[in-house]
Amino acid sequence: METLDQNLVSSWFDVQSVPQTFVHPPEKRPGNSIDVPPCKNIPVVDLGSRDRSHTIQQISKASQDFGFFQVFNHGVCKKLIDDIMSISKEFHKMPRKDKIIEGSKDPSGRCKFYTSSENYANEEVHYWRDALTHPAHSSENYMQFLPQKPTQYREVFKAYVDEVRNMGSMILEMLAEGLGLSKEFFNGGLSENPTLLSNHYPPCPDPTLTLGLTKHRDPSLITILLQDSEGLQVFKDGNWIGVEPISSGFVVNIGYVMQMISNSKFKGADHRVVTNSRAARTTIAYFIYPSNETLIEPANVLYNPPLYRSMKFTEFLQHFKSKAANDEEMSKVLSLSICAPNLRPTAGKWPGKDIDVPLCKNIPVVDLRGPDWSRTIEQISEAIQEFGFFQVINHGVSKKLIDDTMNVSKDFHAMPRKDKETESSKDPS
Ligand SMILES: O=C(O)CCC(=O)C(=O)O
Ligand SMILES: [Fe+2]
Repeated sequence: METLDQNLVSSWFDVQSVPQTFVHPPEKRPGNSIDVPPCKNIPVVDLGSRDRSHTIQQISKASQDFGFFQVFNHGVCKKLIDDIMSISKEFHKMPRKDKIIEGSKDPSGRCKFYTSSENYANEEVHYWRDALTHPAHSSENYMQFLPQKPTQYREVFKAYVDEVRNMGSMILEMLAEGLGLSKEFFNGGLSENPTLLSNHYPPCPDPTLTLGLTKHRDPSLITILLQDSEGLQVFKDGNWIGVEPISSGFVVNIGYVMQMISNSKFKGADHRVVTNSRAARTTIAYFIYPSNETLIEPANVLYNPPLYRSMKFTEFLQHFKSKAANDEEMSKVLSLSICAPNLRPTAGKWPGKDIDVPLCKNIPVVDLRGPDWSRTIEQISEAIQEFGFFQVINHGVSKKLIDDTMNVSKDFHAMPRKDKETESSKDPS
């Protein structure tokens, strides 16, 4: 059996041609779109601006239109950005045995070094990348499970995530405000599980055939990405557009979880990574994830009507793992399954809280065999004028027949679906 050691792209990338197992089918490979022009329209936002409400407007609009924006003046110091980038590059340059040892100290497997994707064994085609991932908590307890080589790794990581966490909170506060939610809305469970991912994409002999990462939408609340060079592309209005690196800036993108909570006001953006033949590319992603038990659902004020059903983050992840490759399938399982989409009332027609209105005691109940016939007629006439509705008792339909009819109807609806279909299609007309 092949080992991780042999499979790492960084161990053998120096080949003349792309191995077959990395060649994507024509409809998925990037072809000439490896060189799409970088998009000048993806908003670049000054997070340090004094005009906070303008900043909120900018990032909200970007989250609606693109699901992507870039930030500068974000509070993470330049030295830390340079240090985390250098230490990640050093990590990926180490001998493969060291990378494997350093990436497997966590017995729970949450710190992991892998190649292509976490699902290598089941992939039809592999991706041109190696990756190191681990929780982005800087707690002393967890430090022991992180790489000790390069020697500065733990120290740099800790300082970096402490600052990125602050930036993440600031962005989440602004996104919450932009959605009309309280500033603290995303604090706690919804953002409790940040995770770091250091991606390394070695140079590739033919970037038109392969991908660093396939088209996907992140399963996060938001993702904050540091990139050292071009390669990230966003799918917008049917075209791939490049996200140009800005010096000491971060790319922020909206993930599925934010899309669900914002009831699709903010859209997760599909993106992918292309490779290049010139130089290795390194990126460091900081994913803000909820804790497993946290409930994900459209926030109340945005119910209009709710497009997604509630689910725990663990359930969401299960769907994501089985359906991630197919956005349409994913949308189906996330959307309100209690109401099939074609049965869901349009805005203004859904009952909301009105499912529990008090029963009306005023709709007249008329005794059809009452002692005073003309009074009965009066009652019915009044009911028709006032309500257009009335109920009748003492009507001459026997109790037994009523019960029997109700019971056979219930029995019919309780039958297996196939039987109901067969039984209700005997009339050729
Ligand atoms: O490396 C990049 O540019 C993007 C990485 C990414 O999309 C991911 O890890 O989810
Ligand atoms: Fe991503």
